[in-house]
Amino acid sequence: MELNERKQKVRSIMSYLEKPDAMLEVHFPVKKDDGSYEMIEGYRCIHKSHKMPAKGGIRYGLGVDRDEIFALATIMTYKCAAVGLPYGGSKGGICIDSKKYSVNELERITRRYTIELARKGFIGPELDVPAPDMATGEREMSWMADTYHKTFGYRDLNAIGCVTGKPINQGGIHGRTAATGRGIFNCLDQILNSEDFMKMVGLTVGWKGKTFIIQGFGNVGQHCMRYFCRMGAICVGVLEYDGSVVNPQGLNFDELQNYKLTKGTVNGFPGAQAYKGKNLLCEPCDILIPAAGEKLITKEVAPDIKAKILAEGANGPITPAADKILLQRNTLILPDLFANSGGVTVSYFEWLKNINHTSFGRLTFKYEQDSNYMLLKSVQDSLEKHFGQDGAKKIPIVPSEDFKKRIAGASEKDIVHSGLAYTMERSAKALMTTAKEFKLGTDFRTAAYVSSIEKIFHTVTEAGLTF
Ligand SMILES: NC(=O)C1=CN([C@@H]2O[C@H](COP(=O)(O)OP(=O)(O)OC[C@H]3O[C@@H](n4cnc5c(N)ncnc54)[C@H](OP(=O)(O)O)[C@@H]3O)[C@@H](O)[C@H]2O)C=CC1
Ligand SMILES: O=C(O)CCC(=O)C(=O)O
Repeated sequence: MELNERKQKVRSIMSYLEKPDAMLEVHFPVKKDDGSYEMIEGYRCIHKSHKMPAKGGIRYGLGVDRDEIFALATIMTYKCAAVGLPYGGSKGGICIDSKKYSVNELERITRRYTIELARKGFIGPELDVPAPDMATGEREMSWMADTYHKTFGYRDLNAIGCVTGKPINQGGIHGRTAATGRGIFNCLDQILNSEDFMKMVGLTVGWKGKTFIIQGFGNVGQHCMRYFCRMGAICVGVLEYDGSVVNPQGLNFDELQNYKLTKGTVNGFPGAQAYKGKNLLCEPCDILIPAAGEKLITKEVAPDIKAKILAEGANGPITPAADKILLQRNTLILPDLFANSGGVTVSYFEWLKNINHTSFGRLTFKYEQDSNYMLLKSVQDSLEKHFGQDGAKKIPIVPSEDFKKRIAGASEKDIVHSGLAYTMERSAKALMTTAKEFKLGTDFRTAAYVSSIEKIFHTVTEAGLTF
């Protein structure tokens, strides 16, 4: 292809990526528990459907509007490409403060929103597949799956795959709830063990003794903390919407999680001190994890951030101006489209499970277990043949502790964890290679976009952009 022709093609595909494929705005009434009615505003954006279905979460929050949902759907397109998932990108949301509604009201809102999506072709296992995001979880996904299944999807064998992040009993998969945090751990693990990149930011290799601060102690923040602490890292501070806690010796994960679960806040946690400083984001630590909302790291705070590594648990937590400042200061930022892709990766596994109509490992579990015992017996028999029964007893065949754990074959959880680790490790390695190839230094955001756009470019070029 000639240079001019190539330039023209790149320009067309870039302008194709700029606009959403489809944007839905709905308004519907909901009956409140006191008998009054309230109009509810909801959105769903399919940014790109170059691969089908489109995939992306549903959030509830007062910040939800057309622009926010469009921006988040765009990130989903690049995120799915970054980790090689065969999906387009989408996102949805309802503009409510979920804490102000009863469970019954939330159920009515969620079910009606699902009907609106279905009526307009914005939900379905082959079209567009929502999942949890801020202020939504298994409960909401269960209501959505049930509503779709019992109405529009009642003749569709795959209907249950219309959303992911469902409870296990409703077709969910082991490991989805923790997947985003676990994925952040998997990708950081690769980066922290890269001598080249650690040298670039002036840190030692490995987890042990690394300090970290988390913003947002919800689904993503909590699971990050759990996995990081398990590796010997020390959580010195947690920032929440309504207050922050610190402990230079390290916060205890189980105690903090239990406290938040029972009290609904981290304030007053006995294993920590209340933070009294100016901004906990700017306190000394090695790793900072924004896991709350968008645009919370601004150009005002960026110059004072001391962390050497920032992993975006949240989508879009750093404003472009802050991003520039942090890059100039050589901070290594693991961008959302890569760092928090563990959630959608395990959603993909759940969707595969749903359309396969069986759980991972079910067909092979017993076969694997029997084969492993047969292998041990065969070694024992060979020894007996060679040394005789008494001689063989001197070399008993005893499985190691690690092998013992695996002897019974891989459970669904094992398969999910290993599939997630493989996906994150592969993507991290590709990203480090791209960053080196294009001499991007610590600019992993550009590296991630380069890698995603290349993939989308090839798909769209091969398929053809128009009819
Ligand atoms: N869940 C998932 O699988 C995925 C989530 N993400 C992204 O991760 C981020 C967090 O999502 P998730 O953990 O699911 O959401 P949750 O609703 O479970 O948690 C968000 C947490 O952040 C707190 N919070 C909100 N605003 C602020 C603030 N300004 N400062 C400090 N804390 C704040 C909330 O407190 P409070 O409850 O008091 O409001 C809550 O504890 C979002 O950007 C989301 O898009 C990305 C990929 C997948
Ligand atoms: O699990 C999914 O499908 C999407 C999760 C999500 O919304 C996200 O990664 O931002």
